Amino acid sequence: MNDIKLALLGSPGAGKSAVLVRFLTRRFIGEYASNSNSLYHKRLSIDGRQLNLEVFDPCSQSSEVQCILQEPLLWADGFVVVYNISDRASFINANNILMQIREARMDNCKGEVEVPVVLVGNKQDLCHVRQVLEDEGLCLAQEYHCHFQEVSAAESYQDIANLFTQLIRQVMEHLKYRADRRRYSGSKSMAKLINNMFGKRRKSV
Ligand SMILES: Nc1nc2c(ncn2[C@@H]2O[C@H](COP(=O)(O)OP(=O)(O)OP(=O)(O)O)[C@@H](O)[C@H]2O)c(=O)[nH]1
Repeated sequence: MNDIKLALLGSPGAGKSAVLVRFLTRRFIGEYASNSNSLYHKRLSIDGRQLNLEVFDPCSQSSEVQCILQEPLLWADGFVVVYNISDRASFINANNILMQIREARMDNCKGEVEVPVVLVGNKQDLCHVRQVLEDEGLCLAQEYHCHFQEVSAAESYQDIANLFTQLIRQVMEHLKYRADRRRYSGSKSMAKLINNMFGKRRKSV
């Protein structure tokens, strides 16, 4: 069984908990206690594979969020970055978070493919007071090579289910790629070691 860890990041009130709870329960719950971090567990099956999903939904005020942002790749296999389309400041913050994820990845995993991220423009039902165009979300996602989707946690389940499923598929591919890479560099160093030990000796016989 695969273990997949995701983290939701975004400004306070962007709708992180709403998006996650919609995915996990299919329901929209208007208000959440938002003074503590939450770690959700769910077993699910995607493409016939059983998965243990863990999703960290940080309380935006908590200092733990800073820890996760400092070492994101040590904690999560993938990220959901949420902003509110009717709040430009949350979009600017999403940009900063994407930048921090990218920088942390460069420090920790040189040469690896980018960690899977999905950028989510939430509260699409508030498009009459929209402050961020859909195209701006799309451009930002292109800049950071991540998927992008506008959703309304208040109104729709399906878009949110699709984006999580797509992200989890990407994470599974990414984990497989990392494992293959580790195996490959392990066997390369073993070949080098054998060559160093026996290759030279054979030459001198
Ligand atoms: N209209 C509308 N309101 C939403 C939507 N999603 C969330 N909300 C509301 O936005 C507010 C904040 O939602 P939360 O899910 O608590 O936001 P959060 O990002 O988890 O906030 P923190 O816990 O403070 O980090 C709540 O009042 C929700 O009911 C949406 O799609 N549409």
